[in-house]
Amino acid sequence: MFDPDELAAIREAKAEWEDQTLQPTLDRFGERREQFRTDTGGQQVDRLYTPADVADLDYGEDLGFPGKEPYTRGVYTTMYRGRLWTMRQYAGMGTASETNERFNYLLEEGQTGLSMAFDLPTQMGYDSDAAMAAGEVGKAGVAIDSLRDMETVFDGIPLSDVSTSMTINAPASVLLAMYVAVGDQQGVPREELRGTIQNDVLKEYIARNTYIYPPEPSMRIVTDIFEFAAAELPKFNPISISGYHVREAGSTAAQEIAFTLANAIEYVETALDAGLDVDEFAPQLSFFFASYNDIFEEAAKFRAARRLWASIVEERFDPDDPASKQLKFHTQTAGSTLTAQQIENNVVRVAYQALAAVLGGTQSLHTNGKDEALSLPTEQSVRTALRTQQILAHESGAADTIDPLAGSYYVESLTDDLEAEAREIIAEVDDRGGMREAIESGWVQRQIQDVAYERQQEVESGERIIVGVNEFTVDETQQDAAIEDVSEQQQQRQIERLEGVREEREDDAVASALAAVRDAAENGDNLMPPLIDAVKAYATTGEICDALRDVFGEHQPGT
Ligand SMILES: CC(C)(COP(=O)(O)OP(=O)(O)OC[C@H]1O[C@@H](n2cnc3c(N)ncnc32)[C@H](O)[C@@H]1OP(=O)(O)O)[C@@H](O)C(=O)NCCC(=O)NCCSC(=O)CCC(=O)O
Repeated sequence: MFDPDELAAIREAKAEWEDQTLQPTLDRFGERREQFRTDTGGQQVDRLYTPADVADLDYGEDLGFPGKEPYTRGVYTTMYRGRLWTMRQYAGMGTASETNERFNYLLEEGQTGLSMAFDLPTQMGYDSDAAMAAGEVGKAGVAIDSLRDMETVFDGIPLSDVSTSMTINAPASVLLAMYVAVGDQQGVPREELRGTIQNDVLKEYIARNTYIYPPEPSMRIVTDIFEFAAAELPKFNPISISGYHVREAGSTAAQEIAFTLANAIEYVETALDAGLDVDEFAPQLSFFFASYNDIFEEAAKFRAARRLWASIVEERFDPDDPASKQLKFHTQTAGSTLTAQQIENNVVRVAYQALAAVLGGTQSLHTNGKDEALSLPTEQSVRTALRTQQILAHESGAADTIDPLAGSYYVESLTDDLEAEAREIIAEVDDRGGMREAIESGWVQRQIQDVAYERQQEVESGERIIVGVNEFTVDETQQDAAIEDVSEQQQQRQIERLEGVREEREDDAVASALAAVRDAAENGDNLMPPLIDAVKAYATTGEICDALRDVFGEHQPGT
């Protein structure tokens, strides 16, 4: 991008500055640290960046224009000048009616998309009255036992008007079937349904652990969903390939990109092996990343991920449709950076992290409530979290020009470094036989654990400062956070509701619908049509997942 003579002059001037100006200053004052690194410790941070650090940057090839390959500057032509990112707060609590209330509250307060959190039993494919569910019903998310609960969650919310994300993985096909069934009831054409299911089982084996079936049938279910979405739900994203949990497990930013894109490669290859065409489903793939405190590293990470995915799809899958190369992503501010100490500080952390996500061109954003490290967020903290996004959108100016950090010598250099490092990690995954092999051998998990361990050591030694935790502490004998929890009575109410559904429905219809699910699982037919029939007969989440457990078995860790 720079004239070679100009670059030579800059290098020379820098050497002179270092010698005549910098050195005497260093002799007198020194610097705060011997070495500076990015937040994850992955990249070295130099004292000063100049055009010489981005001498190899080719504007057309490496940056280009928004809405054009390699999409470094954003996937949409006008980005936030045309439409702001979707403000999508992750929520779900207790019973379906409480979640319905929270959703309505958020929409009234100006949220622009919905995001459903499910309780652990639902995520593991158990009904609320299962022994495994005891004590967990409605905690950290809503319990969805049957279509009846899903109807209640969306009571008075037309699915034609919102897009909904559902953080559900192993039973994703069942919850998607319920969403489609609610849409059918509301008379919304399937091709108008908008939303995303997480459906990213590979990262469950790496980090999040809500898997049910072994990897092979799990991948088959994912592919069935891709195929069904391509045919019937063209505006629905059938997967949210998630780096968030990889990062929260302690990875570096480069590992977050690499393992996420390596998982994505695995999903695409599996779908191609099943006979799908890349352009049929790749434009609807979506991604999900975390945003941490290091604003520049995070913004660079998002830019690098977009550029890398565009080139991976081009090199490996040779699509005709440029949309197959667009990396669209949701961001959540990093839960693990929230501290139980001085919780007000979390509002500030979340604001910086949200800024980084927007500077990096996110399509959708969740900002954490300040009290999420302690409990379910209260209504007041949820509002402040949403207001953080609204202030960013309407007051900060960050949304008014496209990709404002482009051309920063530092950010471009970081973008390059992160992309190069992620590319190397993906090459290593390839050498190990692909992501499924690399996960099954435990290699991926070990790579992440090593980094997480180092970080913990740094916190314990005080080398890494966490404000309010190992520095700038105050005596907080009294915790003044309002804490919300789910009561025994709420859990009991959910179980009674489930019993009511079991009494009202037609048992024969349920039995034959479950038999059809089993048949499709056994003979390889797409699972989605019989799943939709089963949820419409009010077969429960647990019953359907049990039918699939019968056919597919359960994953045993370490096998
Ligand atoms: C693709 C994304 C990332 C975003 O989808 P959205 O619908 O919000 O946005 P979008 O598709 O980018 O944009 C919506 C529509 O506006 C259009 N559009 C956007 N910007 C535009 C512009 N500048 N000009 C013209 N059109 C534009 C798009 O083309 C699209 O229309 P068309 O469709 O007509 O083209 C999706 O997957 C998503 O919302 N994901 C959310 C995932 C999530 O919330 N996960 C929660 C995980 S929580 C979690 O896991 C917590 C931890 C745990 O529990 O473990």
